[in-house]
Amino acid sequence: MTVHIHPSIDGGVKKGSGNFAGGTLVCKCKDKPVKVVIKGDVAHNHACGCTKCWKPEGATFSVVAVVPRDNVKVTENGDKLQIVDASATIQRYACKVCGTHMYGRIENKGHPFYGLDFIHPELFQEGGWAAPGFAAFVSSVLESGVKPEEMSGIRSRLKELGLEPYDCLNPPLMDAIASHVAKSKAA
Ligand SMILES: N[C@@H](CCC(=O)N[C@@H](CSCO)C(=O)NCC(=O)O)C(=O)O
Ligand SMILES: [Zn+2]
Ligand SMILES: [Zn+2]
Repeated sequence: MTVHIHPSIDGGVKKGSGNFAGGTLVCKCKDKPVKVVIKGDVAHNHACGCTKCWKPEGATFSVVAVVPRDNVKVTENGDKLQIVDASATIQRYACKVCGTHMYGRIENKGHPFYGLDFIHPELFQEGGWAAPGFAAFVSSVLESGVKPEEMSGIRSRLKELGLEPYDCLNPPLMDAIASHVAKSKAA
């Protein structure tokens, strides 16, 4: 059985150019699309299996990365944006018409990732952004209806694509979270 992860990586993970200077994220609307301009390249790009990150039609995983929040500017049709879930840690701004998530923002200043916005690089109208490097929240795809017996095929395919599967974030990000917690406790 063919395992579909995400349309942008099912044919292989495309390397970044190494010098992506930024670009414009565009939603799926034919009429008056929402446009968000991003300065600079993305970081910590990964496939995410969680239920909260936006996935294009038919995808099991999202592809999501971070950029500094100051590098994110809504430039067109921002009136079409609404927050998907105001109680979530990451407040995701989605187009009311096509449902595409344009960026996710953390407002809690005490959060380890405060200052970083979450975006979906496949929405760039330009190519060359840093490629996904791992897969996070892999077991969470079960919460979206994937059957337990499909998990070994999914993990094998992720490994084949060079995306090491983790059931939370990867070790560098988990270490960053734990270090932040340790510093907050010490303060
Ligand atoms: N099993 C849950 C996990 C959801 C979750 O914790 N997602 C992470 C990663 S999103 C990008 O990597 C997270 O930080 N979520 C905070 C938020 O979404 O607000 C599920 O699948 O729902
Ligand atoms: Zn739209
Ligand atoms: Zn996620």
